Amino acid sequence: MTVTVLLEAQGLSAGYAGRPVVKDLDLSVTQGQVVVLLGPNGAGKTTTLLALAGELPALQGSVALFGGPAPAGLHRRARSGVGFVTEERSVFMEMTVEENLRVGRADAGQALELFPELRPLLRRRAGLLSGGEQQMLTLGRALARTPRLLLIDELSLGLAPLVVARLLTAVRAAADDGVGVVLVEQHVEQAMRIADHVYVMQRGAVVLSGPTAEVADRVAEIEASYLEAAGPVAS
Ligand SMILES: Nc1ncnc2c1ncn2[C@@H]1O[C@H](COP(=O)(O)OP(=O)(O)OP(=O)(O)O)[C@@H](O)[C@H]1O
Repeated sequence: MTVTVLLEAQGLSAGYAGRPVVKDLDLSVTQGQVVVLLGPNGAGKTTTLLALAGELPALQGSVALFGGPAPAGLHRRARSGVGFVTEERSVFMEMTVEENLRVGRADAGQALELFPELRPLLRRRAGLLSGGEQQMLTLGRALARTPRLLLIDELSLGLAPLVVARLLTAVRAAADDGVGVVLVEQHVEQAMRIADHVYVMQRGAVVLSGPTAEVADRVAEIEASYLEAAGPVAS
């Protein structure tokens, strides 16, 4: 079986005002693969996604996309097939669900197929939806644009475990249909459940990576390393 590499970052450094925050990152995503980035606050996960999405330029190294050099800039990468779900809730709160689905190149029917829960809410203003419904709308809209690669930052921040599971199941299903996914996620165990490959970052560098089955036993260790990195808890 041929494996199609969608994204390949090599020796990638990226940061702010010319100062690298993420250093010497090697990361690849193949078709149908869910890659999860784990790590404590400030490890550089969001910065990595911004660099892969084209929002931040590579200070060093390279990003290849769909078999060629990645075009510069967020919009050109988006047009080439990269979807990006950012940390901020990105629905238009004043618009209805239906209007949100019509914005951009989303196929509303496809979004509703993915999340039938949204169908009875089509006329409701997005600002009146629950956090979980808003994220279903965000993810449904992103997937309905049929990206080849989807970058997702903290989709499940502040949501109940059942809702997180619902969202991540949809991410897994999209990958099973061929989308490549890079997912930043704080819910370690839930993320590991849908991940094919895991990267753990600390202080801007990858400290552990491998196929999920091989690193799964080290989840407790990974989580302990978060707590260590966060320092002693003040009493
Ligand atoms: N716009 C910015 N300008 C300067 N430094 C920044 C900027 N955004 C983030 N940083 C710094 O870059 C480092 C990595 O941040 P980043 O947001 O990538 O981490 P993260 O792993 O996504 O953390 P979190 O889980 O808290 O979102 C941090 O030290 C952060 O303070």
